[in-house]
Amino acid sequence: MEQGGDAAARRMGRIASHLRPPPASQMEEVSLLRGSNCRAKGAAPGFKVAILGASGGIGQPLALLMKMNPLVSLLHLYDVVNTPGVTADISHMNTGAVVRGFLGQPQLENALTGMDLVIIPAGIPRKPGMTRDDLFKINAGIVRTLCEGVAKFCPKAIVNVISNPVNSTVPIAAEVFKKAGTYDPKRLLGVTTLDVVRANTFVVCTLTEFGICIITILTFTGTISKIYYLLCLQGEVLGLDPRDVNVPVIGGHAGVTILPLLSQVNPPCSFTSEEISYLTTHIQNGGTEVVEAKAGAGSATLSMAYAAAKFADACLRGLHGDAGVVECSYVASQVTELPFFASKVRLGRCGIEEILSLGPLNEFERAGLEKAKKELAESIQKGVAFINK
Ligand SMILES: NC(=O)C1=CN([C@@H]2O[C@H](COP(=O)(O)OP(=O)(O)OC[C@H]3O[C@@H](n4cnc5c(N)ncnc54)[C@H](O)[C@@H]3O)[C@@H](O)[C@H]2O)C=CC1
Ligand SMILES: O=C([O-])CC(=O)C(=O)O
Repeated sequence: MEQGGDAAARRMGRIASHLRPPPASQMEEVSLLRGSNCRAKGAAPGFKVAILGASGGIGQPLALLMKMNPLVSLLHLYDVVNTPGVTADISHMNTGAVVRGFLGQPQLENALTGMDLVIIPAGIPRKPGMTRDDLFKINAGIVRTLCEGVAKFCPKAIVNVISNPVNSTVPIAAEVFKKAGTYDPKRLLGVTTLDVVRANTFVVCTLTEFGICIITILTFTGTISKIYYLLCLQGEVLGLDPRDVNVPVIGGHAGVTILPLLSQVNPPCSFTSEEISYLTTHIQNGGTEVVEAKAGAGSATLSMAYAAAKFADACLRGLHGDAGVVECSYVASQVTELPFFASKVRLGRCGIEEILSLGPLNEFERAGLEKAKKELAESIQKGVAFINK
């Protein structure tokens, strides 16, 4: 009769065999891919992703969402606190990705080695009354240290920078990589997806409010065409799913640098000038609204984890070779005279494959762009100077 312990050990052996490295022939393919700048066509999905700052308010739900992503085969969770607990917790999820935890600077090398995508939400969040730039003093140093690690241990990885102030931390990362001789602008992306996520949500809310308002008016006036309008509103306005709406948001990720292009909403929508002004302010202040509502307990974490997971998924789909993957991101850019700017980018096997043009802007958006560029120029310069001082 088999001992219980032996049976358990055999079962564990069977499970462990699934976790063993691939055979030598496959290993060779993997290392060849890693040595090249781009993913080979037809390469099997199964990317290696590291989250730096994985124990934080964004890091934890982001780890959960990345563990659920079928494109991820290995998930490394790195932080200076609490990663053993977060890793144990996440690792019990019965999804494909294998999870490993890494704690503190001495383990940064192992956390980063071999990674395809590194997501950085490490750093302090705002409290009420602070601007994102007030975080610079602490977060600039954190981003520098982590990017020095990336340059050393996974120089070919795609890097998603979440830590604020993004308008400065992305230029900081670029300068670190330049100093290390590993800079590839196609692989460094500031995460501005939350601005797009908010814009899509707020636009649908505004259209729905507009729809309810029309219904109310029609109900009172009792016109014969009421039923027709109701049908239109039900189908075309009230039925809009925010996931089917796309508002390009350009510029950067702070205050007036967040510039939604409401003239380019897809599917096309028209707004009154009051709605445009209200929506623009609402989108620009979305982060501050959350900071105030949390009253000292941090900034957006759950919606940010959703946005970061959405953006990371787009980067992985690009690496995988999917066609037509387009997201807004804050990147090294020539669409304006500034060295960094957020706009639509097409993602592919090498990271950013194309930076799309801004398209036609109306007068309101052109004025917004001028304000955004003024503030962005200062934030970029501050980041560059931090590394070169
Ligand atoms: N790009 C965007 O749209 C958004 C950016 N953010 C920013 O993301 C950052 C993180 O926010 P939360 O997760 O809410 O903060 P949090 O304080 O909850 O978590 C930050 C985590 O970073 C870790 N950390 C600190 N120094 C580290 C280091 N040297 N190496 C590794 N980990 C380190 C901390 O231990 C903590 O677990 C903030 O700077 C915040 O402003 C927040 C929301 C949206
Ligand atoms: O507002 C903050 O400090 C966090 C953030 O970037 C956002 O929620 O957009």
